[in-house]
Amino acid sequence: MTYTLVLLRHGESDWNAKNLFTGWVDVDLTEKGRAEAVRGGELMVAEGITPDIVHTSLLRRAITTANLSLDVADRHWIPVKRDWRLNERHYGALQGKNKKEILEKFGEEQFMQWRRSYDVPPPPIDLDDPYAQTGDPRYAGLGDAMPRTECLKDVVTRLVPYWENEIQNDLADGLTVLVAAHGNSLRALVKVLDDVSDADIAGLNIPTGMPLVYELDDSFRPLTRGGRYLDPEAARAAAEAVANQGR
Ligand SMILES: O=C(O)[C@@H](CO)OP(=O)(O)O
Repeated sequence: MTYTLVLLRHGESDWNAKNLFTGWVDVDLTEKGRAEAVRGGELMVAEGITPDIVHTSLLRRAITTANLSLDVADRHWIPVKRDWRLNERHYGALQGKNKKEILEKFGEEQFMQWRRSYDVPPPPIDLDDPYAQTGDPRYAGLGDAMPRTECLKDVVTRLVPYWENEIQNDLADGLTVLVAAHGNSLRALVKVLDDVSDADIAGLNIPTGMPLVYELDDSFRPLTRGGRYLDPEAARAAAEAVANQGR
């Protein structure tokens, strides 16, 4: 049995366009981001990929991307599951800060450590920071699990139970699963899928709005490491642009 898993990072957001650290701040898509989501759906149609169920984070940019791509694919009616475990990495006190300004203020090494190191989180956000999620009803049930900052390792830790219990269960039922999520939650999932080392994951960037298809074996291991972007040329260029943010 071969399972099909499609990963889709949301289209460009308002804060991607403004070059701001975003994390759990619930910003919308830009017009370009909406067009990317539609294009993602068109690419799935062109490849004959028909998702049976969609998993999203609790953030608008992923939810809207899923809706737009599924709408164009005539799959707007499929069941949906949403979970905070698919949210973007919580960016701590960096949420709302400009990437270029943080790079200039703290230097390349610190900037890259915060952005791409596996196990060093940014400083925690103050609970009364305007970009904290304090009191946000969608996280009311989280209790002590509510993060104030996260490194990628923390994202892997919170994502793995969801991958193993929810997504794998749907795959095992023979469903084609679409996961609409975020740059760093998808980096965490790719790290687990491809068994990428802690060091090498720093160099992996996920472009916005580009479907990445994994065919998986019975043990949920990829048949092809790294999966397959439906538009590989565009994905390469867009991933490069993500890597260079802040410069
Ligand atoms: O700001 C963020 O939340 C993420 C994704 O946009 O940024 P980065 O790629 O720098 O981790």
